[in-house]
Amino acid sequence: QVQTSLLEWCNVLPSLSRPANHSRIFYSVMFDAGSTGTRIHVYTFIQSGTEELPVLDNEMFHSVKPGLSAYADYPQMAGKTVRMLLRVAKKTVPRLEWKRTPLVLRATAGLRLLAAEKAQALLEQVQHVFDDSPFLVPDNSVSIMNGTNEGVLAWISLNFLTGNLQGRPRNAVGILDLGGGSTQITFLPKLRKTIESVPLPDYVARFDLFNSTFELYTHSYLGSGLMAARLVTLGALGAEGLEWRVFKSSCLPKKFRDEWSFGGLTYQVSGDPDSHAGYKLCYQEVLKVVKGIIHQPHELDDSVFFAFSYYFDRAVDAGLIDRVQGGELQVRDFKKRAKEVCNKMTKHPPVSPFLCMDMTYISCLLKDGFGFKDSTVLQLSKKVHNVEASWALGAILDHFHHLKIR
Ligand SMILES: Nc1nc2c(ncn2[C@@H]2O[C@H](COP(=O)(O)OP(=O)(O)O)[C@@H](O)[C@H]2O)c(=O)[nH]1
Repeated sequence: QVQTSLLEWCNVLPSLSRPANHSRIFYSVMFDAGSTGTRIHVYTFIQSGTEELPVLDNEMFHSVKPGLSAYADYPQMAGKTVRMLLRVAKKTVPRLEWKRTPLVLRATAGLRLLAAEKAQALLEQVQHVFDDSPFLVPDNSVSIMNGTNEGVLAWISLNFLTGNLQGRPRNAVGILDLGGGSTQITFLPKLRKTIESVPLPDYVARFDLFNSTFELYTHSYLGSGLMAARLVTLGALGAEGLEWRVFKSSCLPKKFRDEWSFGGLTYQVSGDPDSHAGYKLCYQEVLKVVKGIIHQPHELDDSVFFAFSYYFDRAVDAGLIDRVQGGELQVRDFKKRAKEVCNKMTKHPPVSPFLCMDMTYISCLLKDGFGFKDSTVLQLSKKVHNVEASWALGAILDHFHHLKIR
């Protein structure tokens, strides 16, 4: 299925280089420098003969935690992380192919949220490691990707993997990506009014494919990722006195107290012994993260949405879906399970103390944020046809084929 889709994809991308007279395998390496981890995707493509077109044969994937932003004050550690992950590329790509295999790294919310000079120092360390490597280092191989591209490239990945890009783009699936620092929503509107009623022009992105221009509704909300939402809920965003302050929330088990780290900072967090921990109070706390921030587009009920990243991880943690199979969930399932987790917290603290907060945030984001109906069905996926559900595949296709996202 993947191979067919790729064949069709490549078929319509005239800019794809086609070596003459012999079939060959070629490789490309995409690093995803996210706020909570760094991941490597090593793609193996097959190109057979001049008339036949490449297919995606395999993806090697590996991830490490924490993300590069945790090393804001120790940038050499960013280089070390990437050098370690490069071993996966060296093992996967035959030595003879190294010098024509491109390395690309795109950073997302973790680096967007850092002070520019700190982010730059991290990227420079990565660039040194790339330059020292035996691989091909194209121009602009290390950069921070903007939120629009992150949303559009995830949409391209998922619609490519589901075979929706060819022939029937009207059936294209929408994507919901919940990272640590930011969250993205992207879909192909069918109605003019969806495009015309966006709050700002940058909620619409265009790219070229099949001699036509796709026009997508897309937005990345920086600071609305799951870990950033925890910070706001706890009242810890931008706070000082982290050594002595304890950030409390009704979303945490009453007797819980621990340290929690994100973006290179460590916070003391605890339940609120003076209030009733539980769904209602938690919901009020979490609502302030979403209220007045998230735009509600038209037509949300006209597309199938694939939800991945933390939507998937938390649905697994909450026992709503199988960790291998994924599955379909209605928006109301998140709310129902959030209530159960939060209201049982005092008697039976969950294995993950943040599960009540995270589930409540997800349900709030979907309903009060984006405006999904309770009955909307979401497709929860980690992989599609054995390929990671992520913007990374879209990004490598964009690297080769210049989709001119704008
Ligand atoms: N399966 C899978 N999950 C990913 C991949 N990249 C990111 N994630 C998930 O995305 C979430 C964290 O997003 P992250 O990239 O750290 O945050 P961001 O910087 O805000 O986009 C976690 O649930 C990760 O498991 C990937 O390539 N494959």
